Amino acid sequence: MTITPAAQGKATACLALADGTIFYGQGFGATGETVAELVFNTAMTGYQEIMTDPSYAGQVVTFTFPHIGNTGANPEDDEAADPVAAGMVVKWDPTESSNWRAAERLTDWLVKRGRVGIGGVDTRRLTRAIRQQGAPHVTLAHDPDGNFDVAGLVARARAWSGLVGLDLAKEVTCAQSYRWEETRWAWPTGYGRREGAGLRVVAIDYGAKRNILRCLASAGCEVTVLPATATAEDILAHDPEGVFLSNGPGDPAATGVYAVPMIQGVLERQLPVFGICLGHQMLALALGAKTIKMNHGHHGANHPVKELATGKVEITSMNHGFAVDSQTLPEGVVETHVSLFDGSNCGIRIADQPVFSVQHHPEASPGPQDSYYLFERFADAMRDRRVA
Ligand SMILES: NC(=O)CC[C@H](N)C(=O)O
Repeated sequence: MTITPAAQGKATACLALADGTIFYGQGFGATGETVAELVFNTAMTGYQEIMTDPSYAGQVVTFTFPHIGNTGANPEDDEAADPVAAGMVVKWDPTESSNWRAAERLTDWLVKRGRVGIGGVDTRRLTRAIRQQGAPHVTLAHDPDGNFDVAGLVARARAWSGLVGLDLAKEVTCAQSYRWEETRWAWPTGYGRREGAGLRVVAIDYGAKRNILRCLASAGCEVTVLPATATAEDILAHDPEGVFLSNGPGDPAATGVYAVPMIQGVLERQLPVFGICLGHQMLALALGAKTIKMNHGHHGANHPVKELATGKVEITSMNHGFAVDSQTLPEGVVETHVSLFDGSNCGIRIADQPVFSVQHHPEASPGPQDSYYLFERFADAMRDRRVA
């Protein structure tokens, strides 16, 4: 079923921006209201992975792809136990699912997980507004009776202090350590588990996507996951051959308060370190660089990134609203990757050590698989140390 934008009188959902702009539409998913930052994601597939990516905590996602819901939802594609994105904004009402993997309708899946959605929104107009003004604070409300106190919705969006300064990693991290065993169900040609004993890796969970852990396991790692607040001593007690720093939500500077001393402690041991997204930002902060809030961030599955050493361009999956300021990289830290959209930093490494990180998502989920080589690079760095 397709729907047209709802007039105020018929609306069952309302999206109120802090600047007073109001979008009416049809509500779906859970009823209620949520206050969050609004971002747009341009991926054409993978809405379930996007909604369950813990890095979206505190954010409502506008999907620029208009047909959302047609593949339903299934138990395998969750990137975390629950959706962590606060809500979704789509152009059309979610369609009936039509896919052999669908176990339930997206709408029912959202109801069970307590997430609100609004359909019938002019997402092109909304996306243009986000690009121009930056990611706004919004209140998204779903009420089947259509009773909206619009002034109240706007006031609550305005009153919200936003993501800057918020440490959300501690909200979405695991409660205790665990072993991760599952591998990827498919691995791009030319990659795969190598022979020999597994590489002992400690992965710090700032809100880790499951497919990252699968990729590490598929590259030959025996992964022990530790909570975000683990100290260097906690990590070293596992006698790791390498340390992985995961993606995660919120302001890197806020999470850095406890992550930076831990990483500095790990770096003293000269262990291979690999970070993705928030993990990249944590490593940069630990090395003395600074992070900045972007205007509207990068959220999609078609972002070109150049590896400076080779000149090769990777098409990547992205989801970040903060970035490492490459002007602040200290001596001895090399910029390895840049975004070809806006030149922002997408990767660093320590010049003479196997310590590196990237802003984009080599595990994709959803997105292209061009950057998987980074998992192999991390595994190779650990294997090289065994041989040396
Ligand atoms: N995907 C991530 O790890 C996001 C990192 C950070 N929260 C940002 O928005 O930039």
